[in-house]
Amino acid sequence: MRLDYVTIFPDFFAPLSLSLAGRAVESGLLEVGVHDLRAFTHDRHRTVDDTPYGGGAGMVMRPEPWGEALDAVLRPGSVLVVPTPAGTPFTQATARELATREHLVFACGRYEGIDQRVLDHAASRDDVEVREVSLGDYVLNGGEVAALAVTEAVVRLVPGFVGNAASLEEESHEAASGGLLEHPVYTKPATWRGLDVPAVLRSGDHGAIAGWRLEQARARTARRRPDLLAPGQVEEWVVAPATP
Ligand SMILES: CN1CCN(Cc2ccc(Cn3ccc4ccc(-c5n[nH]c(N)c5C#N)cc43)cc2)CC1
Repeated sequence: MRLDYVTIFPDFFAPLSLSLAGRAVESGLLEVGVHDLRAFTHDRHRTVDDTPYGGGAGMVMRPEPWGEALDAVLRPGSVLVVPTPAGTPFTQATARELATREHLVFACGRYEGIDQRVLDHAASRDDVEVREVSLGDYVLNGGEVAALAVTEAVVRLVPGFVGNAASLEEESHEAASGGLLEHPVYTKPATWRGLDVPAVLRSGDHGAIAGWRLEQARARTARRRPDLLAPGQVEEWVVAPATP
């Protein structure tokens, strides 16, 4: 898989060489390219923004530099991933879809966003897919943080990337977890600052442990994410004893 990022803040993506993605780059599992949008401007001030047609606050990113940048980076089969507050919610299902693609190009906007014609032009190509995604209902200052989050969610699903693939199965928001949030986890010491690990987890009774974990996952989900459950399930599971 190759990942390309177009941004006015190329240093934002330096951490990619440090994190899990860094090892994947070394192993050849991943190729990464970072492109400074200003390199595709031609005026003395390397201007990337201008005032919005129709008025309104803030500035909009000019189409010309974006057009040249994407012409240079996109290729047949690319998926152009555009983080935006107006995007479709980015979910684990979206991450799984993107993890099957060979080339992701992240268009990291700033200001009030990118001139819509840039996205429309890319979408008019019959060999490129455009995915406008949102991380959630809160406001960021640009697309870079979202691009890093999407990158991590996607790359960890690429076969061979995570050492223990089994650990991916039981995670929250994966089908194998039954759509439940993860249960609480514990490790040594058995007592820490007067707080004990639940005795069942040290019982060696694997059936009881599985039952406890399911009960905890259900209680946690009922309390924190009732939207993931059917109405009847919330009332039934919210009462289960749960860690805070
Ligand atoms: C008057 N109002 C009219 C509506 N605007 C909306 C608006 C427009 C741009 C920006 C800043 N920005 C620029 C590029 C960019 C990409 C992603 C995100 C982003 N934010 N939150 C997510 N989950 C994101 C993701 N993914 C934000 C971005 C912030 C807010 C505000 C002013």
